[in-house]
Amino acid sequence: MATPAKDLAQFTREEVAKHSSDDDQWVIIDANVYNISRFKRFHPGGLSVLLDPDVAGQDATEAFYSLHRHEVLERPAYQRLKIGTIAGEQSVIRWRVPGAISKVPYGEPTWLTDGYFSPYFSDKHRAFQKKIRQFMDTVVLPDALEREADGKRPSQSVFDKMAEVELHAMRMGPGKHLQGRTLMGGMVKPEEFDYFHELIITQEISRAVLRGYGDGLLGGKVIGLPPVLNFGSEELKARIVPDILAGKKFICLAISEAFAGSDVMGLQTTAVKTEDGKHWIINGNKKWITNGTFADYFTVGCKTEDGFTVILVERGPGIETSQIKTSYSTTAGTAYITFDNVKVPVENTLGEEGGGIFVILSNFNHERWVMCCASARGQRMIIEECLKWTTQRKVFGKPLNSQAVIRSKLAKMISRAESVQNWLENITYQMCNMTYRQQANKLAGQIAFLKSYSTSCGQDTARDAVQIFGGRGITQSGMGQFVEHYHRTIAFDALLGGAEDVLADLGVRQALRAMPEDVRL
Ligand code: HEM
Repeated sequence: MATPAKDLAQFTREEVAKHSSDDDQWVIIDANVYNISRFKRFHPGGLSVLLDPDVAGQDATEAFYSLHRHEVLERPAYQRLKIGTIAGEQSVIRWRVPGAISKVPYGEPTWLTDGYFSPYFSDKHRAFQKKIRQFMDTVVLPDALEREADGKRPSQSVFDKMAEVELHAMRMGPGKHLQGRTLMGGMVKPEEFDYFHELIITQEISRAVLRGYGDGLLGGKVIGLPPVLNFGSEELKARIVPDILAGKKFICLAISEAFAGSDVMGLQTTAVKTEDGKHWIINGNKKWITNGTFADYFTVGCKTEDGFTVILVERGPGIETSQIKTSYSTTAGTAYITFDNVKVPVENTLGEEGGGIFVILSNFNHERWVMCCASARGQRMIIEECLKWTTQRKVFGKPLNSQAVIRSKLAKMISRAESVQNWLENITYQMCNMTYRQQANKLAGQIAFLKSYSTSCGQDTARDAVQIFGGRGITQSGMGQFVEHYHRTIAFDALLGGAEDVLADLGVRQALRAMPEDVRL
């Protein structure tokens, strides 16, 4: 995505300086020469700044990068302004080279940073990460930018390309569903695929795209399909899973409602058996359901005679879905869903009747862990933005990072992101060595703590980043656009999968339950 090389004229700095009159004006930015004679009247930042004697005919690199993202120069409308380069000089700004590793300190976790080591990631993981990043940068990112702008769900062509390399299947983590599949062109064998591979995929998605599109990219499937894979009958799985993993059909998790969110046992959607016992009749509503507007299948938590039961519902008569407008874009397809006497075969029950709480709680672990992966990466992305901004932005004649208060905020941000990532990697290692059931028993507390901790770190980082960016941190375009987006949407992380305080308390309650009886101070 860097500016394509083409045969451009070469100029000396002296030649450029001659073009500094009101009607003939050139400017140098990063060793490239721009003719802004006509453009200056249309310049969104105004005319006067371009007529300044330090700008007209001069090298305005520093002034330009303290006010614009490099992306501005890549826009086709502005690329036309480029008429040449400075003889004997090279551009130094590298921008979004697909697949490239960031050289900004803390822009990558240590396992991806040159000269550091990791007990968890192998060279095979590194090669896999490279392929995934290239895929995200070249296939997903262009669509993400367009869909964020028009609010539609991610394009089918992206889902199809993801299916070609089995990304839909890999996002479900290790397991039987990978058997017989060629993962990422065969670079990982299904039996070698572990939770670190899945962590890589999740983190690369959150790095590449904005929050709404990220969830639109079948976040609903990541949380809605596991109950089917883990608790569905073989017949049900054979019927619906292949099309979902091929990106042809969509599924979402429908638990929270207008009546209850974190309070799962307080849900009011009911499922009542028909007299012949062959069907459920479902009535109620579900709210804030990611991908719900375009889902074909709904993994629904219902109140039943014996307690709480999870049922797979297929879109059909009696189901209405409508878009909820939230703080992020509508690409995520966040839905309000109503079920009005919806008839579902009992064979669609997931797990035991009345045993839904185990289905949901064990699912929550994986769901929350995925959210921790995304949260850790989101914070890192904001740190990279802040490090770049505070270096290129000058205040009182010096870079912003020469201010101790700014460095203090950076210190806290970096420490938070590093601690979240390191804890996450440890938990991921535990997951790699435990069965699904062991994870449910042993890691529920750990994951709840990490989710609560990482999203509260994210909220602190969002607040600090806005302070660092000032007015730009609350402006939807320009230098602070990612900080603004992060700050506006950070509450999603802190709410989805369980609110922060509820999760922290869950962690403590799990610990108290495991207190041995024979210990005393
Ligand atoms: C090829 C050269 C340039 C192009 C294509 C360009 C384009 C733009 C665009 C698109 C914006 C809107 C904000 C954004 O989208 O980021 C903008 C804002 C602005 N530009 Fe330029 N610009 C150029 C050079 C310059 C130079 C040399 C200066 C001089 C210091 C300048 C000063 C400003 C200012 C002050 C703003 C308003 C920034 C803000 O609202 O924070 N621009 N420019």
